[in-house]
Amino acid sequence: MTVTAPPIELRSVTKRYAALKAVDSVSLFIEPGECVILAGHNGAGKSTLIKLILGLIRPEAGSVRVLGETAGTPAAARARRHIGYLPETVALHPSLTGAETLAFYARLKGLPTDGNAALLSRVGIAEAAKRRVGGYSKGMRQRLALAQALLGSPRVLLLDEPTTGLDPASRLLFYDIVRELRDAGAAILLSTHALAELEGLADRVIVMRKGGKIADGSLGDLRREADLPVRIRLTLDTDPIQLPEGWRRLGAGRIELTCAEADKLRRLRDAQAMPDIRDIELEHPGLDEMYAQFLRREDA
Ligand SMILES: Nc1ncnc2c1ncn2[C@@H]1O[C@H](COP(=O)(O)OP(=O)(O)OP(=O)(O)O)[C@@H](O)[C@H]1O
Repeated sequence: MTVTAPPIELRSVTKRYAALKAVDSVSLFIEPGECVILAGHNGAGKSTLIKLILGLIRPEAGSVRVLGETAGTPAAARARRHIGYLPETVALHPSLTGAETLAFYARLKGLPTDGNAALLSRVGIAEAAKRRVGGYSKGMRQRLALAQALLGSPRVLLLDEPTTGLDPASRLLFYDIVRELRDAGAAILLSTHALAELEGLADRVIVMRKGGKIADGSLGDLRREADLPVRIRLTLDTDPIQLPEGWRRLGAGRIELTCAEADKLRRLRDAQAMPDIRDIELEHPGLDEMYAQFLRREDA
């Protein structure tokens, strides 16, 4: 059996800027078809981690391998054509048109340009392809920047706060495109502050704080680890005269219970046995709440 290396493989990586550890002993593995969300306050080390993966900066300790090659080596440079990168701040030349910009990036990557028109259309700026980028809105520039990251159907996609400044329609389009690439087998690392929006896309979430990783797991893993209360809400046909222990009244025929994650199944079974039930709703804490909980624990 051949065991292939994961597309993104970091082992105990540390990057310092003078006395500051911007990334502190981080290990990270991302498999093909996996979309990993990278969360953390400003300055937590997210962009530094992405730059290490790209080989733009070198770690003082640990190893970074991308598509099986050690970052920063000539072999890794050759593998770069299979990596799509959308930086946090995109600098596009204002006097080039959208089509010229994309052709420029395709040539840099040594890729043919015949798929470029379809790519501009996929990101919704086909009609502006012949206009100069200097006249584009911020959202249009971001769409063009995304198009350059998608050139050559990358096997690794690194997206640094990609939805900042995008309107809701553009964000939905963006999520659709990321989902397509993930389903096609790309390994995706996406840093963001818009956690709530990305819950549906995240196979795994990593939370960073002061350069270190303080959480890493699926939404289910993080939910169990955060151990935040879960809410169970019932709609009943008749208003109960007396409420079972722990429940509170929300309004006519609506009652609610807050319980620990570990107690959820038992409480749900009890709830199902109540008379006159019309509906049961279960509300888990969102990713934003879990994120805040991990940081609170670390601060404490
Ligand atoms: N070139 C650099 N020189 C010195 N310090 C740097 C450099 N780049 C980053 N840092 C520092 O490293 C730390 C991590 O920065 P980084 O940009 O990785 O954070 P981030 O999590 O991406 O933040 P944000 O959400 O604000 O983009 C910060 O304290 C930052 O000031």
